[in-house]
Amino acid sequence: MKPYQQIQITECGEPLVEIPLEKFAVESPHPYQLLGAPYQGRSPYHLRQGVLNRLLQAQTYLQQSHPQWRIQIFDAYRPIAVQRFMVDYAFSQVLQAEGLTVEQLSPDRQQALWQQVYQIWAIPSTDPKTPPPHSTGAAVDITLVDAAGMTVNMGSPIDEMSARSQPDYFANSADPVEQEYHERRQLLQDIMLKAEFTRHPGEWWHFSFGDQMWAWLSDRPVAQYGGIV
Ligand SMILES: C[C@@H](N)C(=O)N[C@H](C)C(=O)O
Ligand SMILES: [Zn+2]
Repeated sequence: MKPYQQIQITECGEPLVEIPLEKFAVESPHPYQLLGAPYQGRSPYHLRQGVLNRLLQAQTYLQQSHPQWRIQIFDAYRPIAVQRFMVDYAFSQVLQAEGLTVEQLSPDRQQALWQQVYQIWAIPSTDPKTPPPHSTGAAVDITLVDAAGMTVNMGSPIDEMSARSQPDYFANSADPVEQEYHERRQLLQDIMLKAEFTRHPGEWWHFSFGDQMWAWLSDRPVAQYGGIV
């Protein structure tokens, strides 16, 4: 169990609402739908009302210093079945990168590879006390798009299972290009923190408001959003 999963949840009952996609940039086609993830008629473009309000606020903050830049939504609401699908997909990617099949792995090696997956992916838990963050409608994976409509290079792609996903990976680099990656990650963090989100300590793109991870990272005893099945 991860430490944030011990946080108590008092569900506030706020609805999951549709994200007005015309107000943001959007990664299209949706990356997990493209992989065949089982959405079963549901859309990833939903968030809790209070989370959506804050995301719009974050974009307003962005545009105060960077007019015409926009937040680009990579992923938002994720049904648990999709979380399970993505975790299994990530495991298959790790195997492929190693040129291995599951049958070739000792139990210890298998466990080590699963740990690698769970470094960046949440457990697809069906226990209402430990919902995956995106299944609460409180978490969002995002990047930035500049005034020309180009996705801003943050130094590594979203969902990469490597050290480069750590938000401060480029912080001490002497390379000017890498310094710029760090400044852009900082800009993303600044606008989101100003809008009351917290950032995942191991992922530059993952932010949430009101879920267990947010409560844990901001030293609050209770989360207000539980899982939505
Ligand atoms: C891997 C990334 N897309 C992500 O969302 N990670 C968090 C921790 C999650 O799975 O909830
Ligand atoms: Zn995420």
